[in-house]
Amino acid sequence: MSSQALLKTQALTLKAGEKLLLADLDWQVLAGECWCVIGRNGAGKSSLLRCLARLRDSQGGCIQLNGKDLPSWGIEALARERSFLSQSRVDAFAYRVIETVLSARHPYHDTHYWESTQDHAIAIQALRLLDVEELAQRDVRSLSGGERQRVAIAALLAQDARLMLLDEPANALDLSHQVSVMRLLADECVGKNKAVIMVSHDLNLSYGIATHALLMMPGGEYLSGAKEQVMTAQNLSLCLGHPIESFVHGEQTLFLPSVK
Ligand SMILES: Nc1ncnc2c1ncn2[C@@H]1O[C@H](COP(=O)(O)OP(=O)(O)OP(=O)(O)O)[C@@H](O)[C@H]1O
Repeated sequence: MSSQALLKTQALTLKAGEKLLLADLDWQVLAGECWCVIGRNGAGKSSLLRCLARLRDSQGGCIQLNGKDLPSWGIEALARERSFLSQSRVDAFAYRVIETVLSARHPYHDTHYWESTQDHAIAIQALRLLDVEELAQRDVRSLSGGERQRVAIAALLAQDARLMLLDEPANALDLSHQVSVMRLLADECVGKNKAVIMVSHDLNLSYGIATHALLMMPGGEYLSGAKEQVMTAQNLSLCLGHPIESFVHGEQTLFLPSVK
């Protein structure tokens, strides 16, 4: 496994208008790591992910992807190096599912337009991994919310980037698929020397799947590190502004918010 940082930020600062979201983030993500980003509504989790994907400007500091400054990446090379799953999507046209996933292969096409047999094999394999292969010929607009989400994640896998940025990947998924999809993403990191950074509101799922956590604290502060060090009941209570208790059940660490 390579120990060079796939992603590195130095003094990264993010604001939304006058609101400070993140101050001076010094952070490294290595291949093989699966990070979850945790914070209350409006903390800036999506803003951070979009900034790392180069879809939004920062208000200070710098970001390096695989040792190279993010602004200096060419658009196609960037698309081969990092992928991004947004929180929502709009399907304006009647594309088939397979076409939607194949479109994620375009960064590999250079001068030619049509997808190769290998692209098709990669797309079908991604659909199979996400348990939606039988939907390949369906109009994306006819899918349920959870099916559409899994097709979007299949497209992200087909893009085959080393750094995968996902904004709430478990959104709209049933319980079984929440676990299987998150487990699949974590396995991608280890098995293929990639890294995942995902926003999640589910503390139990995050703790069970991730290796590391970034907590976006009030006032632009943050905590980052191995999940065991960072995801304590005390830190999470401060981060989320609500009392949370943790307990161990069998081999699982669980978090329970107070409902009093
Ligand atoms: N264009 C904008 N102008 C002003 N404020 C904005 C703009 N875009 C986002 N914001 C604000 O920036 C803050 C961070 O938004 P962001 O979507 O990053 O939060 P989040 O942590 O992902 O929240 P959630 O958990 O609700 O998805 C929010 O307070 C939001 O209202």
